Amino acid sequence: MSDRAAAPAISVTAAPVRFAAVIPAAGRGVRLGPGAPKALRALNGTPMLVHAVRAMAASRAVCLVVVVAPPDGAAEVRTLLDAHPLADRDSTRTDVLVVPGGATRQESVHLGLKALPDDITAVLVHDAARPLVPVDTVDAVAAAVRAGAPAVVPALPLTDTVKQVEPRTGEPEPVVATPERSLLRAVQTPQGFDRATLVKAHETVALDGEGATDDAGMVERLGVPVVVVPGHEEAFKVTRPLDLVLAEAVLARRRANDGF
Ligand SMILES: Nc1ccn([C@@H]2O[C@H](COP(=O)(O)OP(=O)(O)OP(=O)(O)O)[C@@H](O)[C@H]2O)c(=O)n1
Ligand SMILES: C[C@](O)(CO)[C@H](O)COP(=O)(O)O
Repeated sequence: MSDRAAAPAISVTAAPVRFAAVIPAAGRGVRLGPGAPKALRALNGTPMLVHAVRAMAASRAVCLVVVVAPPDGAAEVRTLLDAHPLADRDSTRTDVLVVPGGATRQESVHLGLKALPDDITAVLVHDAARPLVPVDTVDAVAAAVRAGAPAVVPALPLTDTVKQVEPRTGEPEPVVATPERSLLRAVQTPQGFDRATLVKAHETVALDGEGATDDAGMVERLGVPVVVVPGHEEAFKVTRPLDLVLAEAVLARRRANDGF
């Protein structure tokens, strides 16, 4: 029997991934038509932004929500959110910060990222304009990031055939190509990222002065791989007036099905 003391057991545990959700909500909603900023418009009596914040806070992965308000509307948004508190089960886990946004979606997300505390290691960027995303979709994106993917997007196959055209105004547009539809996906949010990767992408693109329509597109430009997980038809973006009708119908169906 050895008289040497047993070596102490060394347990190596990876630091837990701490997610924040950044919700860009600073857009005007020009395509929706005249009225309040889109995120503040009501869906079944509750502002779209409140639905979006609740959708993110419903995920057990999320410990902080950063809402990016219209540039001159942060105080109004704070008041609105205080008047619509999270469910008790979510408010114990999740804080909600409000910061002012910028002139473009990209700038607004960048401002949201700058407000993150140091302990946040992963980010979900979610449009306020996608208020009805199911929690299972949020969790699927978070799980893929937690499993090691630096960038994850939820997406659906297309149902329409897509044509590439030479853009023209006021006359028929010549078709240039018909991309293979089975290779295309329509991308939704939340898009999930390792925090350092997303911050680098935003800093790089801001320096380039180049715009991008989604965050994953900026990460792609860094040469970092982006992966797709299944999206959900209820995660559609409220963009035009008909989308409001659809959103209210989805809420009515949820209420009828499970008392949501
Ligand atoms: N300067 C901007 C522009 C957009 N967004 C947000 O980005 C999301 C997706 O944008 P989109 O649906 O295009 O919203 P709007 O820009 O408001 O719409 P539109 O282009 O019709 O004005 C929305 O939640 C919107 O509030 C933002 O935070 N800051
Ligand atoms: C981020 C996005 O919702 C993914 O589909 C989309 O790109 C936003 O685009 P928009 O130009 O703000 O409509």
